[in-house]
Amino acid sequence: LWRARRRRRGLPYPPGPDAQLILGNVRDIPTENAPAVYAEMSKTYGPVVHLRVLNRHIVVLNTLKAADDLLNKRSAIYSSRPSTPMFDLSGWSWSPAIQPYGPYWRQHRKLFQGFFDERVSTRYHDKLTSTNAVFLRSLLESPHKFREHIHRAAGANILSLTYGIDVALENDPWIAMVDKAVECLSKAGVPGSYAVDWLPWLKHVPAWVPGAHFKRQALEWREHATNMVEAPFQWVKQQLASGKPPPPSFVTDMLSMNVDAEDIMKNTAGVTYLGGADTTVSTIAAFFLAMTINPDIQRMAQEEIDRVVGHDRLPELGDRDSLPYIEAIVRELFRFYPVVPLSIPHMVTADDEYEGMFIPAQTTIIPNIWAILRDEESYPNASCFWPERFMKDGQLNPDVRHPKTAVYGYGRRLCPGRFLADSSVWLAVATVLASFNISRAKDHMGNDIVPSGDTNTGALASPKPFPCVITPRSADSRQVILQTVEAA
Ligand code: HEM
Repeated sequence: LWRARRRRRGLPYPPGPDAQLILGNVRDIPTENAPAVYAEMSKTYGPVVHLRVLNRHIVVLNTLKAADDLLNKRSAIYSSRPSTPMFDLSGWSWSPAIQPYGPYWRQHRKLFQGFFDERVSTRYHDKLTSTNAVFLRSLLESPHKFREHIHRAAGANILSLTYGIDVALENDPWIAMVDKAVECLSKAGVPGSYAVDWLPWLKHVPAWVPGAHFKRQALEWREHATNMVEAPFQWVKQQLASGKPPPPSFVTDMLSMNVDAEDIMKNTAGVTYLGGADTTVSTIAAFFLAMTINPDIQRMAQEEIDRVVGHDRLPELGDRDSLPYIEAIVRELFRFYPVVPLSIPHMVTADDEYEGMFIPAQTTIIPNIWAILRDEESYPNASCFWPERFMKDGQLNPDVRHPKTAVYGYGRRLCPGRFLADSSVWLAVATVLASFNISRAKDHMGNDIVPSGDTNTGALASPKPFPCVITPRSADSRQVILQTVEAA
């Protein structure tokens, strides 16, 4: 206590709910709807809210200013990740997304950026375009399975770009394997559900000890985490060794660069599916939801596409600047449905002072992306899905804050897959609007079923299942899709 007081130099922690002596704020940590609960707390305590669980400090940043001041401007000390013993026990310590900040993590980051950076992102646009054409054809064939098709398209892009793996249209074994691993990861990552995350010494308890169920569970999950990072990487190596070189990919690029640490190449490749698949899927699913709820927005978007692109071809990534209303829809999607609403937590590595408040080293820092993107000052009427907020006189309004200032996180951990994500989402949005009408399903009385618009409230926010009807806009639309698939 004496040492802790001396470190604080009389400064208070940021304000927050009263803590119990030993347990701290265990009861205040929300398990449901956490972003909205933290936003509500900030109305009482201010933008920077402090909580404590046992001896772990947590600080939630609810405004862009606080997130920018700390995570961007002081990124030298705000770029690590809190330790997550249950992830480590379950075999995920290979993932660069949870590695502590330092030279080892930096080597992964550099490799990742070399392939997915904005300057080089155009080289995979052809792949995105051909996968997207297949996605549209699947929507023609079985529109009711639209979520499966979105999922397959995101997986196909990532596995192809990363490993050169060509996935099957249905029941692909690679996708099944990585999905199984991601499912285990999401179970291991439910906040607060494993005591070992708060009491890390529990990880030393042997698996046979009664009550150490978490350890036996983690051992079971480990196999899937290892498969995910090993199997596709070894497949590329085997293909190369057998003289049947696989299509060029991130992994073949890395192997040709003679990076001398195989683990770094493997981990960097492995994290692409982890970071990129479900995030992109949830955003595109949110687009279908938004269009089902807002038919007028859909109509205006289709008018823009018809006017600028016409009916003889699909919109392409090169048309992006000429379609401002589509751009506004994409921005509103990212603002309204941030799929990682509390980001991935950061950790500060040195004691810090912010606006007269003390933030101790090892504090977990949670940027509340959802709250930042619902800020009424930047986005009046923020709880309405309204793409027009980004427009002025028929063009994009540069004065309205772009959601990319929050949705991809902050500082040195800023999402490195954001260019791929942005292009994939834009392409799906523009081409689906050009080709299909998304409308409301009817109940047995013939009335419209208006989806509630709810999303799951876990670490990854994806729309809850909802019904909609997807039909081609015309016989020409069908023809254009089939021609594009053929040409791809
Ligand atoms: C809608 C799409 C996406 C959203 C909203 C999103 C959002 C985020 C956020 C909020 C973070 C945490 C950043 C931070 O800690 O400050 C993150 C990290 C990350 N994302 Fe994304 N992401 C998306 C797509 C992708 C894609 C397509 C990839 C891969 C190709 C990817 C790879 C990663 C990786 C590797 C990290 C960890 C970065 C690190 O710890 O250094 N993401 N993403």
